[in-house]
Amino acid sequence: MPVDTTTSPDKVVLSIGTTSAEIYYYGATVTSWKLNGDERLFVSKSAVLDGTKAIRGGIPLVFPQFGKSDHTPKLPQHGFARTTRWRWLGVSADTASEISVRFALGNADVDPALLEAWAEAQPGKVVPAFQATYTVALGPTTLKSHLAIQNTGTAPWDFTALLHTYLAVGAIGDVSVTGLQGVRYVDKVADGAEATETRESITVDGEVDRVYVDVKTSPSTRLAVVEKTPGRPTVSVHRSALPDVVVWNPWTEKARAMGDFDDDEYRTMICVEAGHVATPYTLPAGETWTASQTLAV
Ligand SMILES: O=P(O)(O)OC[C@H]1O[C@H](O)[C@H](O)[C@@H](O)[C@@H]1O
Repeated sequence: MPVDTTTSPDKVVLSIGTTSAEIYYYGATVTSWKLNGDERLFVSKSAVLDGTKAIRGGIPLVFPQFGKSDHTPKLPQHGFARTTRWRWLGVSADTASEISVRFALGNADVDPALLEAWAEAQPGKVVPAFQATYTVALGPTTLKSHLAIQNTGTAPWDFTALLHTYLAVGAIGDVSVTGLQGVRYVDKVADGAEATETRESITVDGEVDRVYVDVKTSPSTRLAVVEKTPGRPTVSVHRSALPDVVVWNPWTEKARAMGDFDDDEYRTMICVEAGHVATPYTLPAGETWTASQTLAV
């Protein structure tokens, strides 16, 4: 299969046969995954792509903090990884069935004020020393995101991380998410109330913002976005070391409130976000945490 990588000042484009992906250096955000010309990721028509704001769509990388925290009031929502330009490390594998590329982010790449803000939540308020490597691998029907975060310092530190995947859908009313039945969740729309998911297939008919905690799946309960619309294949989400899953659709009111999201776009997207967010991960000095997600059609 013909394999290709093209770089430009803003992004890298990968292709393998009729499948392609595009990744911005800003945030190392994957902004496109096309199979036979069909776009599977959602990016808002109003997304800001000039590196002044997190990209509204694709797969923004959330690190070192999911959401907002009272401990780190100066650290922006979802941390700094999605709003910092990553270093391009080049192509790491290039075979007939897979092409992968790598990006890096370390302390020297990040605004010192943001590192100081992160330090507020750490023991002794010490700035964590870290090195992150992000690998994106494209196969004929798969897109893999692999994140490795190393503690390069001498003391342990905490973080949360998440792959904020926006999937494109034909019509939200025809969509269901499977693989979450029986899982406890925190309902952010209901002031953080906790409940257990009873449905085998989750449908969306209003604002949804739930953190499903410690989601265990098996081949018979796979995490997937299933569409009734003819011709739209199921997208499965396979995870490693990302126990929690956030399901988000802003619906009408929140859509109107976002400047970089069109009023009616809630109809054509759903976020299914794999992360380690329900509890922080403590990374001992010198150690590396690795996690990955594979989207498969
Ligand atoms: O607007 P953003 O900072 O990109 O966040 C978008 C959304 O991300 C996650 O899905 C959160 O659970 C939501 O509460 C949040 O609204």
